[in-house]
Amino acid sequence: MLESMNLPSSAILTTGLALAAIFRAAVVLYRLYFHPLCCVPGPKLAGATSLYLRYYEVVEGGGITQLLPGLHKKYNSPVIRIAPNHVHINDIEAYKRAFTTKPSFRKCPDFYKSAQGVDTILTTTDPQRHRVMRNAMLPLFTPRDMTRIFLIGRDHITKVAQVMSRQGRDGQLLDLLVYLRALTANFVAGTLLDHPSELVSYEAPQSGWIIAQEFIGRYRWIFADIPFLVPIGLFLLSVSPEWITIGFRDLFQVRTAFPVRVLANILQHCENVGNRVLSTKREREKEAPQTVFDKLLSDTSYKLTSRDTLALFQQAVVLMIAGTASPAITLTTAFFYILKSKDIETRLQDELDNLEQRFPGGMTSADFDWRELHKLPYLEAVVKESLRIIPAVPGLLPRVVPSTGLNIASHYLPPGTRISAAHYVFHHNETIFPNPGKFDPDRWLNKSPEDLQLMEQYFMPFSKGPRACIGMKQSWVFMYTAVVYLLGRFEMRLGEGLPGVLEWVDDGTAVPVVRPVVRVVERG
Ligand code: HEM
Repeated sequence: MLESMNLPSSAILTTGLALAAIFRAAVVLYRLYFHPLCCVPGPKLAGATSLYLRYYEVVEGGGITQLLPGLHKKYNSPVIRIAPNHVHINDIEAYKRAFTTKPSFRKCPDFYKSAQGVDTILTTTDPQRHRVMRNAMLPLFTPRDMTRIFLIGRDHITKVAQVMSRQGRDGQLLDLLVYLRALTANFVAGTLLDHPSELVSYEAPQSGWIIAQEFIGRYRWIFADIPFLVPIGLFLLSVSPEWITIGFRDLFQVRTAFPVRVLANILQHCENVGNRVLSTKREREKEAPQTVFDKLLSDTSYKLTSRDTLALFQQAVVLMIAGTASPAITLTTAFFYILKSKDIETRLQDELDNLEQRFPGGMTSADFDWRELHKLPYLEAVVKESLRIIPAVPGLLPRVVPSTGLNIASHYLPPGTRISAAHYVFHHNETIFPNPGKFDPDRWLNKSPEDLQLMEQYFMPFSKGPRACIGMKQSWVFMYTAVVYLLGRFEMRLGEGLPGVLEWVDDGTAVPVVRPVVRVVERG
């Protein structure tokens, strides 16, 4: 009796498995030989399954980004297939069409679904909704606001330098990126959220906020593939007893530090600012509002009230994430290569000495005007080269081909195709930037206007078009301020044994493989 029942069930199981295998095989065959993208060159495995991309993210760590130039070369094509329905382009005209020509292509919802339910300026895929949010926030980023932004940045840079000076006494090695992340987090919290003090303590800069960001970056594929884990994970992180997370160092640290202290801190801050804005609305209507919250709350088309704390909270967190990692990695890159080359360091120092002579007391004098920072060509070349060689956001930011389709290099990409254009690939184009792996600020200097214009077309660290970085202008001022102040104050030396180039992985933002450590000595 039992045997006769077992037989059919195992037979059902076998048949089920066989059918599933036949179905998968049929899907793979379709993708390889009948799919509209089947003629686009690229690795066969990439055309067959999206596990190809996941493999690089999960097993190799850091994604496919740095392999892309080699793949374009290997397949000798400006368009290659990197997943069944996803192509990568290495063609400036196609880039312009997808990213800058209006209407630009929409952000790919599947990709940004790792932030499911988080409706913010960075993550929304709806152009109308995006325009409303961006217009509401834009007034905070105008050149008129730059003096305030410069002063907040300078104040924080002075503070972090104070702590670095103390903690680096007696030749202690300092992990530069850790301090720079704390600095940029506090800078963004200060400029956009009107956060009065240190959200991340300079005394203990490797805080929960920073660890949480690293965690989200490193494991972002989990959130993208299994989005329902996000709310479950956040819930567990906030309520679970510690034994659940014992053994999971990342989770444990995130749990203890991230939600409890930093999130609560931001949440509380959102509520306070929201209440303040409402209670003093009348008087404040006369003045220019100063925070992202003020901007969103006072914008009638955004339709938000201070009770929508969650929406405010989400915008705040996304701004913090977007604004923290990128300037920090760019500054780390800049310091690494400045300190690696005596020639670069000396030339930069000469330019800064000259500035000091023109403005006794230098950048910290009360009447120093931030516009002076934009008149230092070598400094500009160094920061630009840092953004070029390691674009802070280096990899895939897929868009979706609209109903018009797109023709590129005799291939037709039908509506719905995912299309990516990694900044790293354009920044390492050997024709535009010869010897692209070399850190060479001179490539930006003494160029004809035509050459420079061409280079600028391929230079896109902040992305381009309507979804380009909203914090670009303030980032330039902030990064200049940081380089000028820290190099003016300290004699800096890299720790021994660091490699000649700064290797990195793509965790959404670039993250150095080996952390540059420095010794700092106050200049006499
Ligand atoms: C070196 C500094 C920075 C770099 C290289 C950088 C790079 C980028 C890139 C490539 C994007 C496009 C992302 C996408 O297409 O999904 C972006 C968007 C964005 N960034 Fe930045 N960023 C920097 C600094 C900042 C700062 C300081 C802030 C905030 C204060 C900020 C806020 C944003 C926001 C809100 C967006 C979304 C804009 C939109 O969709 O309208 N970024 N950034």
